[in-house]
Amino acid sequence: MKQVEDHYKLSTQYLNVTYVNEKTNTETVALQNININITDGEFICIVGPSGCGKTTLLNTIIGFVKPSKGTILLDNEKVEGPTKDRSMVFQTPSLLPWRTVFKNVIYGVEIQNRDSDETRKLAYDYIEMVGLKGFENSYPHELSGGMQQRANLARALTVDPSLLLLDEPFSALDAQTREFMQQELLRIWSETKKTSIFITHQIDEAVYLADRVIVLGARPGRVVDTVDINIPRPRKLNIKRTPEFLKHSDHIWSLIEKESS
Ligand SMILES: Nc1ncnc2c1ncn2[C@@H]1O[C@H](COP(=O)(O)OP(=O)(O)OP(=O)(O)O)[C@@H](O)[C@H]1O
Repeated sequence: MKQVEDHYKLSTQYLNVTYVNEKTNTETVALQNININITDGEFICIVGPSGCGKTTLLNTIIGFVKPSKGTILLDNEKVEGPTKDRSMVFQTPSLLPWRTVFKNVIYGVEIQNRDSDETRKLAYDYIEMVGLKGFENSYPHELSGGMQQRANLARALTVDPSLLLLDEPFSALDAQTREFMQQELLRIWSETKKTSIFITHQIDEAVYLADRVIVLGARPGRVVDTVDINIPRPRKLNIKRTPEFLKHSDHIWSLIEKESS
C-alpha cells in the first residue's frame, strides 16, 4: 500500500529530539512532535526565538542528530544518518583557506569520491551561476564575506543534493550585502529548483525568500504556525515595502513575540 506521504520530498512525523547530559544527568527537550511536510522544489524558512531548536531540526534532517522519537522521510526513505543527498551551508563560510575557490567547490564531491569530468564541469557551472566566474583561482582570503558564502553555496550545489539546508548563511554579512545575497539566492534557487530549508532570525528575510514560513515556538521547539507567503515570484527587493509583505512580517513577529514573552 502506498504511504500517504508519497508525494512529499521531506516529511517529519512526530519528530522529537532530547539531548541528554550524562555528566549532570539532565535532559533538554529540543524538539517536540514536529510534523512538517515539504513538497519538491519548495523554499521553506524556519524562524523562532533563540534556542527553540532551529539548528537541531536542520541537524536532525541532515542526519547529524538522531531523533529520540519519530521519523524523517526523504523521498520516502527513512533518514538514518548523513548521506550525499543533503547539503548544508553554515552561518560562517567554511572554506579551506589553502584551497582555491575551484578546489573548495569540488571539495564536497572529492570527499564523496565523485570527482570526475562531469562533476568538475558542474562545479564550473555553479561557480558561474553564483557569480564567481573569474575567481576560480582565488583563495578565500582574497574574497569578501559575500563572495565566500557564494563559494559555499556553489560547493553545496555541486554535490547535487536533493535537499539544500541553509543555517543562517547570511548572518555574518552587512545589511546591504545580505539583501543582495537574498536576491541572488532566489535567482539561483529559481534556476536549480532545489528544495531548500533556510533558517533565519530575520523575519523580513524569511518572508522575502519563502514559499512557506514555519514558526517554531520556544522550548521545547514545536510548530506554532505555518504561514503561506503567497507573494508572486520573481520577487524584487522593493516588495519588502508593500502592505502585503508587512502584513506577513507583522503576523510572524506577533507569533514570535508571544513565544518569547
Ligand atoms: N549538543 C547539545 N547538547 C545539549 N543541548 C543542546 C545541544 N545542542 C543544542 N542544545 C540545546 O537544545 C536547545 C535548542 O538549541 P538549538 O541550537 O537547536 O536552537 P536554535 O533555535 O538554533 O538557537 P539559536 O536561534 O540561538 O541559534 C537549546 O536549549 C540548546 O541549549
